[in-house]
Amino acid sequence: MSEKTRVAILGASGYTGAELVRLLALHPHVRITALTADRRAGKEFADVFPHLGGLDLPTLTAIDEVNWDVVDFVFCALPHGTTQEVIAGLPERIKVCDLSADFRLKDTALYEQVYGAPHKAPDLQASVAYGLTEMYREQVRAARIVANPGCYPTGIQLALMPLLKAGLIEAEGIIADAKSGVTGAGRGPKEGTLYAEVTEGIHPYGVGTHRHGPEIDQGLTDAAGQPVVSTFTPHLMPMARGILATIYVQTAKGATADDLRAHLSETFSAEPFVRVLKEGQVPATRHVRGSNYVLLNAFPDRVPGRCILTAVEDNLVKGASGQAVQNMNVMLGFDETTGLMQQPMFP
Ligand SMILES: NC(=O)C1=CN([C@@H]2O[C@H](COP(=O)(O)OP(=O)(O)OC[C@H]3O[C@@H](n4cnc5c(N)ncnc54)[C@H](OP(=O)(O)O)[C@@H]3O)[C@@H](O)[C@H]2O)C=CC1
Ligand SMILES: CC(=O)N[C@@H](CCC(=O)OP(=O)(O)O)C(=O)O
Repeated sequence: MSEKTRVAILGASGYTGAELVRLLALHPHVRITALTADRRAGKEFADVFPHLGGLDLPTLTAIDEVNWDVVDFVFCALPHGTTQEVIAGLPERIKVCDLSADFRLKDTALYEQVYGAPHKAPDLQASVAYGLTEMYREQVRAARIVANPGCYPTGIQLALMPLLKAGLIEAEGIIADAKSGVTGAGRGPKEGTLYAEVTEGIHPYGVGTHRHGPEIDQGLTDAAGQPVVSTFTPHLMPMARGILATIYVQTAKGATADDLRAHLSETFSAEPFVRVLKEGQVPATRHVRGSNYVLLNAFPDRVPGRCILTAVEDNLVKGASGQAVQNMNVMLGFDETTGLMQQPMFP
C-alpha cells in the first residue's frame, strides 16, 4: 500500500469542514494532517465537534500556522470571498478542492458583478475545473484546482443538463424552485438563522437575484449550446439539512415525462451517486440524509407541453463535502466511491 495522501481542511470548524472530517475518517487512502479555524483556532477539534470526538485529529490552527510540507491536498471550506488569495498562495504541488463560490464562475467579470468584489486570482481561474463530477469528470481528473459546485446548483444542473444536451426540453422558460435546510447558511451566527426566525415557517430569499442563478445558467448554457437564463428561487426551511428542487420545464415538441425520465435513467445508469426513481416515486430529502446521493424524477404536468422535475440531495454531502471527496477521488486516481458509500439515515 502506498503512502497515504496528507490532507488539510481549511475551515474545519464549520459545517462543511465537519462533514469532510466525518467522511474522510472512513477513507483508507488519506490522513488528515492539518485543520484550520478562525475564531476557534487553538481549540481541539473534539471540543468544537463532540460528535467526532473519537477520532485522532490535529488541533485547529490559523491558516498561517499550517506546515505545508506535510500537506498534499487541500479542501478549502472557507466563506466565499476569503479563498482566492489563500489558494493563490499555496505551493504549486498541492491540489485543491474549493468548496466556496470563489472559482465557480468562469467569467471573472460576471464573478465581480455577482459577488460585488474584484476577483483576486484571475490568472488561476482559467485552469480551474467546475466540479460537478458527473458532468465534468475528465476536466476534474486533469485539474489542479477544482471549484466544488454550490449546493442548489448541484441537483438543479444534474436534472437539467442531460435534457438540454439531448434537446428534450426547451432552453426558455425554465423555473427552479428550491428549498434548503438551515445548515446551508453555515455555522456562523446570523440573525436570519436564529431558531425563532426559522422555525414554524418558510420564506423565499434572494428572490430574482440569488447568486446561484448565474452559476446554474453557466452549466445550462454549456449543456444547451446556447445562452440560457433561468428563474431560480430558494427558500429557507425549518430543517437542518437537505435540499429539494422542483423544476418546471417546457418539453421539446412531442417529448413526454416518460421520455425525460428514460433519458435521465440512461444518462446516469453507470453513476454511483445519481439515482433516477421509478414513475410516480416522489423524492424526499429524508431519502438522502447523510449520503452522497442525488435522487431525480420527472412528472407530467397538467399543462400541455410542460413537465415537472424533482431533485433531492443533502446540501452538506452531495451539495458540498461529499461531492468534494468525490472530486478528490477523481483528481487523485482513487476509486470515485471511496469513503462515500454510506447509505442515507432514515427518518
Ligand atoms: N453549508 C453548506 O451547505 C454549503 C456551503 N458551501 C460553501 O462552503 C464554504 C464553507 O461553508 P460552511 O462550512 O457552511 O461555513 P461555516 O460558516 O460553517 O464555516 C466557515 C469556516 O471558515 C472559518 N472562517 C471564517 N472566516 C474566516 C476567515 N476570515 N479566515 C479564515 N477562516 C475563516 C470558520 O472558522 P471559525 O469557526 O473559527 O469562525 C469556519 O471554520 C462556504 O464558502 C460555503 O459557501 C458550499 C456548499 C454547501
Ligand atoms: C440556506 C442558505 O443560506 N444557503 C446558502 C447556499 C449555500 C451553498 O451551497 O452555497 P455557497 O457555497 O454558494 O455558499 C445561500 O443561499 O447563500
